[in-house]
Amino acid sequence: MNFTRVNGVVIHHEVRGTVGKPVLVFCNSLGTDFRIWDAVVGRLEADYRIVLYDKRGHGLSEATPQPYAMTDHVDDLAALLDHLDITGATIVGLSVGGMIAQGLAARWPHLVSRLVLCDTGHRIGHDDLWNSRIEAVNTKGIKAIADGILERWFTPSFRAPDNDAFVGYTAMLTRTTVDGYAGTCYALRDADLTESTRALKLPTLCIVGDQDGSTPPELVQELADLIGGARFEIIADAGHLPCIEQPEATAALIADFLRETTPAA
Ligand SMILES: O=C(O)CC1=CCC(=O)O1
Repeated sequence: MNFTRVNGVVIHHEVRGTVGKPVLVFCNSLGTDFRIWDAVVGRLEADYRIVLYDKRGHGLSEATPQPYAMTDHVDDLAALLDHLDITGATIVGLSVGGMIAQGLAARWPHLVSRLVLCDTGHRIGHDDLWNSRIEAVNTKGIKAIADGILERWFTPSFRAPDNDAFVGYTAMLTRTTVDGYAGTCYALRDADLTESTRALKLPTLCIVGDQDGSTPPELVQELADLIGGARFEIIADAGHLPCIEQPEATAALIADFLRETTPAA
């Protein structure tokens, strides 16, 4: 467990995997922490160096007061990678984590060699959606809006009350700090990455669960179409978090993409 102050905020992070191998950096979504990647990372750590971190206001990272901007999240990650002396990494980002990945590649291109964009978009939602979520979280708490979020996150069979993992990920969501959650909703409300993402020129894989209720396949296809040469893949029987519902398929798509885009030695 590591805690480091970077860009003015204490960030919880962990480095695992195999020393000397190419670096994969994992970036989590709204209302989650880096444990959502556990089952995917377990399948990749023999061949890669792995960096996991909790974005500000999430997991064990510090919750600075809301609101946040997308550039706050982007610059936190840039400062963490500087601290770890990492450049040219593959960034694997889910949802807002995928927007942070796109922003990092645009703003700090020397830090990023490839992108894996999971269940994300160049713009997610719209002003009214985020404004009403900010208002609800600040006045009633995350528990009050959790059911609707969980319906978009997970397929009906995963949401069975006797599924222990469903109970656990519900706790992860509802224990997110209000500042971290609402602060990141502001960042999502205000971020439209269409033009900066259209200018990206690096190997990119876009992945989405077939039943994603937050960033549906059409949105992720649109994102892939913006980035020249990007690959687009749909994962069956998954909602917004295929890394949890279908870790084997998710890891296999990432591993294939990394093999295909690694230059011959
Ligand atoms: O909460 C949701 O609906 C899903 C989501 C949107 C952005 C993000 O990171 O998660």
